[in-house]
Amino acid sequence: MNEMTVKTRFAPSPTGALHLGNLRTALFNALLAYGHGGRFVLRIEDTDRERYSPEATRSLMGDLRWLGLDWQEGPEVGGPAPPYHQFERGFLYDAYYRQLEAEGWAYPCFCSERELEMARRAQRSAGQPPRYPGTCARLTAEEVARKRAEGMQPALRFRVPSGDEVRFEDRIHGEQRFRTDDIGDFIIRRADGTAAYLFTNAVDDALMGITDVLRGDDHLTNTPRQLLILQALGLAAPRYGHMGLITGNDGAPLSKRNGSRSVGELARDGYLPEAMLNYLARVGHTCESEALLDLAGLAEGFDPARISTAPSRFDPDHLRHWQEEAVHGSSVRRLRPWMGIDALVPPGYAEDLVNAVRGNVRFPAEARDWAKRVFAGPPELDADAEAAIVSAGAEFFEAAAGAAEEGYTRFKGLTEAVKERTGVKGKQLFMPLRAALTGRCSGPELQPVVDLMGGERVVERLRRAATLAAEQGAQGE
Ligand SMILES: Nc1ncnc2c1ncn2[C@@H]1O[C@H](COP(=O)(O)OP(=O)(O)OP(=O)(O)O)[C@@H](O)[C@H]1O
Repeated sequence: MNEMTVKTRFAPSPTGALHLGNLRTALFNALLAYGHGGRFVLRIEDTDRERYSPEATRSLMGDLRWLGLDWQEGPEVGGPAPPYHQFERGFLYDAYYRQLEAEGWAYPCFCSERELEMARRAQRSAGQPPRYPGTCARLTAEEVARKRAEGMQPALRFRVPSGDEVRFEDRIHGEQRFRTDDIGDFIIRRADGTAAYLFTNAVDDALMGITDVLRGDDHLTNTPRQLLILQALGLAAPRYGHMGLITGNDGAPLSKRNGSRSVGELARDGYLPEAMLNYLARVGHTCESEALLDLAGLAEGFDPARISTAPSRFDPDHLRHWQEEAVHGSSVRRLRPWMGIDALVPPGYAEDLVNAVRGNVRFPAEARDWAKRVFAGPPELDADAEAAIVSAGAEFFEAAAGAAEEGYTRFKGLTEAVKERTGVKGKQLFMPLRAALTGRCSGPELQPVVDLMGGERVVERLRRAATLAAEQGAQGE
């Protein structure tokens, strides 16, 4: 038997920048397709013209490409079910609206927002859930014609069958059952003629041959409505899986509307694509491997059965851990432009600097700080560094500066000379030298950093430390 090709999709509304919540949805759908030799479709759900932004469309496609989440069907690449911008698909929907109306599955609704609000209020005060009361469900053809003749523009409502149940197997939550009596007749085309989300999203999945949909829990209650539409139209439904959302520290889901950091902002801070992907592949999903994986590896280790139903909190430390792994796993060739250090480093030294600091930096700004500490004038001393210098004392730094002035400026020669002249060794030797030379008490391995610095800088910094220790020592007496 020929197994059906897995076809998944990411269907964002381009109303703002991609955040880690919707990016994880894109990633999981892409991994499901890639892992099964299937196809990943991108469909831009841009029917909400008030919130639509062409810039958001461009930037989300740029983000997906930057992350390597290439789509095999969609905008700019084409495919068998164009167009891939939903706003351009209106001509396709008309036939399905006509079919639903002709078969009695949909009816025009002339209720005004005020009338609907009054009905909702009455239901609430009677302790009932607000639902469309069916006012227009039984209008006769004459009544409809009269209202139209009066110039009233109707919405189109789907007629939900009464006394029934919609069941489906959610691949994450298990069996789901919804009583149709709890679902009011819902709008599938607004009075202004625009297609409603529930309708376009379901119909497009069917027309594009989508076999599997992984999406956020925020859509779980949409699914029975969408299944009713597809059933009425005789269209195939995909398998659905609804995942717990990613929340921020306040417990609210990450969202375009609440200022969640965008993928673009994280990229501008220097987060590498594989850091984001490796982090997200493990948010609400158990990934057996703890290694940094490429997309093929992540796809191999991806299993929708291991997706959690519970919401997951965004954990910046966890993301930074994967950033560290990604930096460690990158080549010098790639890290050099990422760090942006060339203008801060004398010609010919850039690659050595990358190698010297890469083990200790997670972001370009940190790398540039080290480039300045090594190659610019004597670096500013932080409080710990100043304390370490003062505690080592003027005598120690007189010996160190003297040795450097005699030409012991390479790390090995310098430390041996200072050790011999002062009798100090181990941490007591290295910490004050590190503080004086780099302005900090922690950082990359000292030897390559000192050897890159060059003799003049070493002398200058040790002299400065000797003066400081003498001044502070004198004050302390
Ligand atoms: N915080 C989140 N965590 C996980 N998935 C999310 C989150 N927010 C949105 N999604 C999912 O991302 C997918 C694409 O959503 P879409 O681009 O339409 O954003 P949205 O639902 O409009 O979000 P927003 O509230 O940010 O506007 C959907 O499957 C949705 O369930």
